[in-house]
Amino acid sequence: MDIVYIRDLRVDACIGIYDWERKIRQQIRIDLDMGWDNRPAAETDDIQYTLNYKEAAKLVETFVMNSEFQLVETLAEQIAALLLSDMKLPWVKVSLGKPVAVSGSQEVGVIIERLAKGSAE
Ligand SMILES: Nc1nc2c(c(=O)[nH]1)N=C([C@H](O)[C@@H](O)CO)CN2
Repeated sequence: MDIVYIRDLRVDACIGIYDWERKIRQQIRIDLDMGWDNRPAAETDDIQYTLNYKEAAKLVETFVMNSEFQLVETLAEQIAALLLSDMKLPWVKVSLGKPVAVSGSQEVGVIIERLAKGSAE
């Protein structure tokens, strides 16, 4: 399977378990690896056969901006489900980090991989 990727997408959101986190917006950093067959696009040189990374980035940005989850696990899961359904992906890997959550660290977060229902393991 080929991959279309987006690196270092930064979006501000309300996320966290602590009271102070519920009152602010903090930066979320997202890397996306999205499974796709790139051959039809390469053979035709036509955008309609691509997984359009600009559309995928906008979809995720809008969703994250308007989200209010407590856990990074929940937000990552919801992003994966959104991309699998709306962009019709067979597979997605979502890496989601909070750069300023833990002092002394560069970033903390989660990495998940999800398959669309019916896609082979
Ligand atoms: N596995 C997780 N651990 C923690 C989370 C989380 O979402 N998943 N969240 C927090 C706090 O919100 C933290 O980011 C504030 O510094 C702590 N641990």
